Amino acid sequence: MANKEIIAKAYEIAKEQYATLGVDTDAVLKKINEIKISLHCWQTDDVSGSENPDGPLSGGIQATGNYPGKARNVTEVMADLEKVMSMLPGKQRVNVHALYGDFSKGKVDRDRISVKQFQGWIDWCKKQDIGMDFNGSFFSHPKAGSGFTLSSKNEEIRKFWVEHLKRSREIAAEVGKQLGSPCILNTWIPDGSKDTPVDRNGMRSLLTKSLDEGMAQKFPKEHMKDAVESKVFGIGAESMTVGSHDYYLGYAIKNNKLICLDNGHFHPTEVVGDKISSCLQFVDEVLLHVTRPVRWDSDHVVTLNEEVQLIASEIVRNDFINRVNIGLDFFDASINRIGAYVIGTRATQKAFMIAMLEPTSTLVRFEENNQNFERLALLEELKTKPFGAVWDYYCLQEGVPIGEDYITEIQSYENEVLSRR
Ligand SMILES: C[C@H](O)[C@H](O)[C@@H](O)C(=O)CO
Ligand SMILES: [Mn+2]
Repeated sequence: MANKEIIAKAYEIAKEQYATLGVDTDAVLKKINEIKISLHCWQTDDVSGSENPDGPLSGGIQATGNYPGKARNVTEVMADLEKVMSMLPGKQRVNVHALYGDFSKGKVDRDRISVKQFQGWIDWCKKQDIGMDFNGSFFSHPKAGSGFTLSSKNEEIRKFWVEHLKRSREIAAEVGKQLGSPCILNTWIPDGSKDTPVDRNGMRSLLTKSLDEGMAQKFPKEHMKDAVESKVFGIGAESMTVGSHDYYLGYAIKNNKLICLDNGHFHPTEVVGDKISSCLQFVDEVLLHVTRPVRWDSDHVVTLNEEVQLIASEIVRNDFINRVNIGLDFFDASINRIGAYVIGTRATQKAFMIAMLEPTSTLVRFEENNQNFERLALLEELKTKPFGAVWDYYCLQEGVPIGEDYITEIQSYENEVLSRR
């Protein structure tokens, strides 16, 4: 167990070291609580959901592994998320997919869902005192079996998914209204083509038609905001994605929507950190899906790597915290799922804290004076400043496990709860 006295002493030394760079660590400890991360409910159960938990996961995404203890119903999903949140400093939000409704009083199809199936989530969020985000689920359904949903040339199928979008937006608006915090409704569809298609334009025109129809109803932005999520390819849709980045960025700008940037959804050398300031020139807000793509959109658990660091640094440097909504999107079924959340969320939080501990104005001054050696040197030196002492002290203040102490806590939860499932 971490020694609290040592943690406090280490913080005082770190505070002095950062002060020599002009960084106020006490102020960082306050500001870091402005970062609210939306916890995606689907890491609890490998995107199985409660609608058809034993059905296959489709839509070109995959959760690999079969680690025991996955959540088997919404009650277990919520219990696991409560456990996760008890090990995270600060306050989070929860991000729910339409697959995760309460269907215990009777199954309704996706074109018939309403707030009734999600009132349990809203009440749970009230109890946790957190906001909630929402997603229509355009996959793992027989009507998505052809690989096309909102861009389908089959009118019956297209209409079905337009209705799902409408209903998802209505649910999101009610969530935001009841919780007093805008609910971000993200729309991602798997539509794409395994082999080279001919009528790309036809598919994209249909997608525009469907989005326009599905999003025709206006809701107050205090209740809900629409985001649209692009993707470069999916499994079985390698040659073309209807909702590409160019497509959705254009749609978002034209229709005043949020663009969702999932850092697993681009060519491997593209970085989302570089896209944020570009997109925010033209859209009011961005939604992030922070993940760790390993060679493809593999949705590995987020770690504190350069990619995530650039995302956090860009947001903090430019004071974009109120314009960037941060969500996570990974699903690793090969390790303890609670541990996956805690590692991934804390890694994201750490990236934001490191960004806040940066003497940005000094670096910008170097840059503007063409002192590029000095800029590089300071960036390198910052990497070994005692960030860990500030992070540990933050965890101490917040009453959550310090450093690796969460390992034993998660092991106990595994022994007492997960292993009995
Ligand atoms: C569950 C999916 O990961 C999610 O809805 C979507 O955001 C995605 O990233 C698909 O690759
Ligand atoms: Mn995503």
